[in-house]
Amino acid sequence: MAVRYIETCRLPTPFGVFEMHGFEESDTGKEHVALTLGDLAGDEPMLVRTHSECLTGDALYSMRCDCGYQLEEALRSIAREGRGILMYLRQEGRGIGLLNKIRAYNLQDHGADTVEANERLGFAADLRDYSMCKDMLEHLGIKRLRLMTNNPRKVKALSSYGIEVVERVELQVGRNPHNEHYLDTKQSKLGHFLAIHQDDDPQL
Ligand SMILES: Nc1nc2c(ncn2[C@@H]2O[C@H](COP(=O)(O)OP(=O)(O)OP(=O)(O)O)[C@@H](O)[C@H]2O)c(=O)[nH]1
Ligand SMILES: [Zn+2]
Repeated sequence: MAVRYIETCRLPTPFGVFEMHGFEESDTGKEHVALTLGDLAGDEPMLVRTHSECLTGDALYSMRCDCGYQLEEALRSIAREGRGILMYLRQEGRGIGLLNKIRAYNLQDHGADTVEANERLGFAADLRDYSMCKDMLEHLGIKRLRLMTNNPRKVKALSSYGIEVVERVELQVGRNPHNEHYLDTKQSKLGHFLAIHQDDDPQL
């Protein structure tokens, strides 16, 4: 998805004072942001998080998933290094949107897992496309990075756009009784690098 840069502002947070860069998808008008911290110039690859929107987890403290915990940990890690980028991508519900995610959660309340629920609603398990990251990173002048994720699809997608992912940095936080089954399903059905296989995972 091609995006164009719109504007930048300061964004003070409890973790540090970031700059927020706004982008707009040319075809859909969908809005994405990149939060940056520190000096982006230089060859040393910096920490980058590509975070998909999760209103329930990121803003409403939901414990059904790990999103809110990951968002906080990613910002904290970037602040600790004094340098890095968090791209907040408006792909709610792995691309199905908020209301369909509520439908999917309802099916999960009645026994489906996260993948089955999507499929019962007529969606693929994961509809996300990461091509907006290419333009966003290009705008910021980033060609090499260390990607904070447990999701192999994100690594593959960025690599396919010619971005060099020199390291995958795991981001395992927030496991709790309400999201255990969800995380286990991400591992078994979506191929995420998570707890059980952690030790024999190459870190790319
Ligand atoms: N359809 C659907 N989407 C969900 C469900 N739970 C969480 N999500 C969405 O899944 C996405 C999770 O995005 P990310 O935090 O980028 O996580 P990820 O792709 O699992 O990979 P990581 O980088 O390892 O976190 C968000 O868009 C959430 O809204 C669910 O049960 N069903
Ligand atoms: Zn979530």
